[in-house]
Amino acid sequence: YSKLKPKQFGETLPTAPYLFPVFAHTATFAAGDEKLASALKRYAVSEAPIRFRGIGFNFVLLSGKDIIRKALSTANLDWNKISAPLFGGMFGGSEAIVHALQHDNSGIGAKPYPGSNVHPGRRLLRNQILFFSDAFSRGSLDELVPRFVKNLQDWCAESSSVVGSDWVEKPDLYEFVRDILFSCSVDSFFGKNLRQLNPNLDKDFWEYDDNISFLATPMPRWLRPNAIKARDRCHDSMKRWREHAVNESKSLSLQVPEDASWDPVWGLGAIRRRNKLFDATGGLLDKQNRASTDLALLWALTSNVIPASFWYLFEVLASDGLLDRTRMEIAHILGGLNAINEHKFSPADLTNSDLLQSIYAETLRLHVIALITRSVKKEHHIGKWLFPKDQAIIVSSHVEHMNEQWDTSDEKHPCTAFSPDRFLTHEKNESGERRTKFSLDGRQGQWIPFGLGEHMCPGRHFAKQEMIINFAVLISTFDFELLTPKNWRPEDNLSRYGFGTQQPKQKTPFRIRKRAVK
Ligand code: HEM
Repeated sequence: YSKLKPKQFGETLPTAPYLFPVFAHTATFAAGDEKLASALKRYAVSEAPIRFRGIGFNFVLLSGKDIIRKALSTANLDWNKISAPLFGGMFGGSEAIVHALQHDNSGIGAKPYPGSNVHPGRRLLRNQILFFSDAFSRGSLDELVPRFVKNLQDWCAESSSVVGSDWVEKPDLYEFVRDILFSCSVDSFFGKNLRQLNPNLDKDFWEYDDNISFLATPMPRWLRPNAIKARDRCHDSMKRWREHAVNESKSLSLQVPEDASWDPVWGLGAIRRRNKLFDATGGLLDKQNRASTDLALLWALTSNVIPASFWYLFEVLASDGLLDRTRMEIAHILGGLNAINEHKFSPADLTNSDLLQSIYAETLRLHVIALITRSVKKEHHIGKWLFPKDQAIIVSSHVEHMNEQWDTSDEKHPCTAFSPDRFLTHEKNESGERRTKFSLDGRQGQWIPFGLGEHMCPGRHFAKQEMIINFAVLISTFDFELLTPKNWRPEDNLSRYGFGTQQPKQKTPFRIRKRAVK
């Protein structure tokens, strides 16, 4: 944090220092990565706003858990329309859909804001909320999670031809986790057709994802023609899948009930029901924009949780004694590690484990770098500062997760280090026994890997289950050993600063073998 204190500020919103008027912070924001990361950290003031401005932008950075909690959990902020062009760049949406997003002034509630003039079928932000509350409803999760577990177990069973009881060396743990999880999560969400119809989708998708921060900028496209080509190939895959699903649905002899949680051709029933929302947009969701929306969904489903699942496994393998601790915890909860291989366990038992949840929270604290953006709905005060209507606001999870408030008093666990017990609290129960408990109490506004408030990540519950189940299944089925120097860790690749979970910058060689059944 900057050494400045909020009381040193007047009531006008202060601006971070810069050298050249007009350009101000333009170069810092254009650079993205390390330069932006260090500028935001350097100038952020605990419990106060600070302004960054430049050519085409004017943001106020909020920092400190109380001010963030108060600001983001009220209904005074809206989704930031400045993000609308991202839909064109990142997902290939047409000008028309970007325009519709920019002009959607109706909010996300059942009733449009008074005075809003949006076509009722084109309330795109509201539609997104409706779709995700269907896709992640209790009934839908009861379909999705067991399918995910089964896909993962099938993958492990089929891997016997490549991973046996002898050690096999592999070049990169990230790629290993990425390939398993892409197939298992995509199949459990979209059904198996998407990957079967597009055998190169995995490869195309990760090439596209490697270019995502370039695609999000307005830089001339000829600078990176391969980025557009990879995005186009992903688009074509989504089109092929959708066309196939539409045709199959028509010819399906057995009618799938309207409220079914699973549909044999569309995957989750919610995905089929989403078509009704598309059909009501008066032609805005044409073939091109349906493919963009499907690609955005695929990206949201995979791009954050997969690197997060890699970091989860890596952090455990790299921490002395932690792998044994987690295996003992899983064996204790399930009555033996074999319960996982024998398919006799309830995912909820694992995701309620205090230790496994603490590792999950700490992994996200260390590796998620999201820029959460909002705009001010109507003029109001946050603390002593008056925020004008339409003022853009940002909150950086990196600034909030990497500051001295996280350092432990014994200095053993600075904010930059992985500490698996950071989210465990110790309390005594009625009979005086010490009990260790996972807790996020008091962390609202401070632990924000999924954002906060009206636009908080709707995939967070599934993401948590996916990370913990993936870890538990892999370490129960295989032995892993890192082939890296002691205390070595890959760096976060900050070229994706602001996009969510960071990918590792270097490869992590490792060896693997099937665990002997005990
Ligand atoms: C570890 C995994 C994940 C992380 C770290 C993550 C992080 C985030 C963050 C920081 C936001 C912005 C929230 C805000 O503005 O307050 C967000 C939004 C969103 N996430 Fe996630 N996410 C993850 C997994 C998922 C999954 C599995 C899905 C499922 C498809 C998903 C779908 C979305 C959607 C649709 C939004 C936009 C919400 C809105 O604007 O209303 N995310 N996520």
